[in-house]
Amino acid sequence: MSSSILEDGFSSDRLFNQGYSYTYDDVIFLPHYIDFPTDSVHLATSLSRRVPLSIPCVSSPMDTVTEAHMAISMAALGGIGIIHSNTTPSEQAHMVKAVKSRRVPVLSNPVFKSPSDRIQSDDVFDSSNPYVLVTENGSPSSKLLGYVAGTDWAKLGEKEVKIYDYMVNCTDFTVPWSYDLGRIGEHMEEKRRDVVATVRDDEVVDVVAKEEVERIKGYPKLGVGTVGPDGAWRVGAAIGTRETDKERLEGLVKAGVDVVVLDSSQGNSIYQTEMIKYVKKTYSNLDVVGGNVVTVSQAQNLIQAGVDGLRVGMGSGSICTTQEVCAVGRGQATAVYKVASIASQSGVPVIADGGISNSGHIVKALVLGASTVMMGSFLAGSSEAPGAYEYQNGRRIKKYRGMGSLEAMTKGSDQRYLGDTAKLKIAQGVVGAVADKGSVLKFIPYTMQAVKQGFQDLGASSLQSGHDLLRTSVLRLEVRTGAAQVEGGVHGLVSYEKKSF
Ligand SMILES: NC(=O)C1=CN([C@@H]2O[C@H](COP(=O)(O)OP(=O)(O)OC[C@H]3O[C@@H](n4cnc5c(N)ncnc54)[C@H](O)[C@@H]3O)[C@@H](O)[C@H]2O)C=CC1
Ligand SMILES: O=c1[nH]c(=O)c2[nH+]cn([C@@H]3O[C@H](COP(=O)(O)O)[C@@H](O)[C@H]3O)c2[nH]1
Ligand SMILES: [K+]
Repeated sequence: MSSSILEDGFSSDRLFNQGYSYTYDDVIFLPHYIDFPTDSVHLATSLSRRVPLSIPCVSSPMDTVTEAHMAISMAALGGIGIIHSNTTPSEQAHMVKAVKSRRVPVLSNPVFKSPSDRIQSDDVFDSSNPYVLVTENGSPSSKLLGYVAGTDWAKLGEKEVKIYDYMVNCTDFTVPWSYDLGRIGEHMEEKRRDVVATVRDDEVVDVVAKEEVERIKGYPKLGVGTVGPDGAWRVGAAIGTRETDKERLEGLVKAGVDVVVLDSSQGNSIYQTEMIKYVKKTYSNLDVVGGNVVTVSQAQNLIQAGVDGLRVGMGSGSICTTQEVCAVGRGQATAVYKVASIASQSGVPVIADGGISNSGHIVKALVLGASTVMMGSFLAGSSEAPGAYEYQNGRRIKKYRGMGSLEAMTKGSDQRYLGDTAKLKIAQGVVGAVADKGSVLKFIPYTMQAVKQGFQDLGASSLQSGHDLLRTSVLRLEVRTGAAQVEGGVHGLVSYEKKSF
């Protein structure tokens, strides 16, 4: 038999050098040999040179994806969140501090009143804030005297009376901020309380209700999470490459940020290489991620400038219109493969940014050389993403928008577009909505389990072993025709229900 008959699939090198721009859906891996159970697959990785993670998940620096609650939850899961910069420097630094000052994946915005105040409308209570805390003078730092439950307030006949007359008087409902959920639950049991206030340096951090503790306990068990040398959750933040971003950066560093991401669609610019050098010179212990890039030569320039990580993707995001508007970009599978091939030679981890809509895309990104995936739309429908749920044609949805959409630009990032030279605004993104997906604390662990099954089918027990299989050409790939892609999905049924877990 001739050797070409026995040859199965292509090596990555051959597949990605044919002059086509392939995306995740275009390519498929051929299965290899399994000699270990799924649970033996380890997904520990790094975001950047000095930021280790236990799962390869990163939330996008977008104002409908990552603020403090998302970043806390991603860190609790073993990933990391990158706080967006479409806000004032002080508000962004405040969000970094909020992540650093929590231990459990909850974030409330407690309302404080004094005993002589009155609550006349139910505006102060909402689903994320069902309790009002009562302190001696109504400020967060004065002595805690008790609380008012929204449900109790609703039952009051006379709303004009002072809080003093109906509050729950108690001081045994505080716990140190460092308690984990297990200990918080035990405290509630012991004191027979439905609510506790977590306290740090005599100030209330959060109000935690029993239902919330029960809800989170019902999700897959959390590991140790992404904790930095300061003993707090690790968190990243996005900045731009303008002079004013140096001031923004200073505030973020003071707030304790662990890594900064230079947020640009085309990172190979003089603005970015100068910013990389500035960050490395001014804050030698801070990791800096450069990007976005999609080619070997773009990556080489940023590696030479000193980046600790590279963010890959141009126009591949679900809300992106860059390829349509500017005619530049690259299919995401090709981009990740090419950039990771060069970055691995310098030990620079790669973030595959954009275009992730299922666990298979994550397997593809990681096996093609990425160390992590950055996700926007995949996370935007979660309860941890900013914004409230709305209803659209009877479906529960959350708003999700591109940072280059007109709407996002006029909120804050217009400085970069309307800055010194460009007078006309051109959108490179859209405003849309995504379906409610529940909590990331639930669907990310299930997604990681699916990713592990993909790795097992390939005979890869870790990210490193996946990369080794790729680079030694043991991993075989093929391009899927249009019909093969249809066949690979659900087809030919009159109806079906898709439930993944
Ligand atoms: N990954 C992707 O495919 C894309 C992402 N986006 C997102 O949209 C947002 C905006 O991205 P960009 O427009 O690429 O932001 P950007 O800040 O890199 O660029 C905006 C404009 O400002 C210019 N500029 C930057 N620094 C400068 C300086 N120091 N002096 C003078 N001019 C300077 C740039 O050359 C560009 O014309 C980001 O959040 C980005 O992630 C937008 C488009 C595509
Ligand atoms: O062309 C673009 N116009 C935009 O307005 C925009 N906003 C975000 N991004 C990028 O998309 C990534 C998220 O993509 P996904 O929703 O597919 O995860 C993000 O992580 C970004 O890289 C944009 N790209
Ligand atoms: K796109």
